[in-house]
Amino acid sequence: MNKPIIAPSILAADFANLQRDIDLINRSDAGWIHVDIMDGVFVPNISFGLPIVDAVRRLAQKPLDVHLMIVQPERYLEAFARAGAATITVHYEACTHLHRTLTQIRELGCRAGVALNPHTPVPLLEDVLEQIDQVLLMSVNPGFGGQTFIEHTYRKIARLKHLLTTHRLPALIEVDGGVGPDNAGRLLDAGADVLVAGTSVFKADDPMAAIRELGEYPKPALA
Ligand SMILES: O=C(CO)[C@H](O)[C@H](O)COP(=O)(O)O
Repeated sequence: MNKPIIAPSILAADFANLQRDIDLINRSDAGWIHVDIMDGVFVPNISFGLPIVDAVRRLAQKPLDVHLMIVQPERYLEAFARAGAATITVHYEACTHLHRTLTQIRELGCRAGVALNPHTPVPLLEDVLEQIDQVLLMSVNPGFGGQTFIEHTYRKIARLKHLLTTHRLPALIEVDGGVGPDNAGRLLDAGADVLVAGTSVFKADDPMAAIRELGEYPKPALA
């Protein structure tokens, strides 16, 4: 059985105690630290920028999974790579030249991710799947933590899993938004490999236990 990768989203952390919350993730079963960058244009919210990513990198003992919810992300790839991103995920909806952008991310030594908004169909990725290390399926409309999970995400995971299996490609499937103990098992059964969780971790009475429990759902080993 493969264990899923749990990626706590620091969007829901206490920014007045960021060092404490990063340290908590360091000591937990989390595989990655999910870092949400919002520009107030692509999404109707602003989170934080490069200096915070650089600070998180200096505190973190786990890879930074950077999710760019920004327009023209290609302008900032080098800066986020330098700030310590292990993965850079850009939005399909924000990229005019997605193939080029993904190639640039890999050339910078990072894993290349593509995020799809809830309304964006999975098959649109078919011609760039070989350039992708992970696909992030948004299971809420991006911009805010604490939203309600959108149910049709299960179908999108299954569709993506089928596409990847058909093409024999190893990209990971990541799900982000409204993820918690009530849906983690079903998401993993559907084919998810990485679970991003903000509210269900940081608003839990015991965030360490919340991370551990999300990661305890067994899923079938890859064929
Ligand atoms: O990308 C995001 C919002 O756009 C967040 O990562 C996502 O919403 C996770 O937060 P929560 O678990 O609270 O839903």
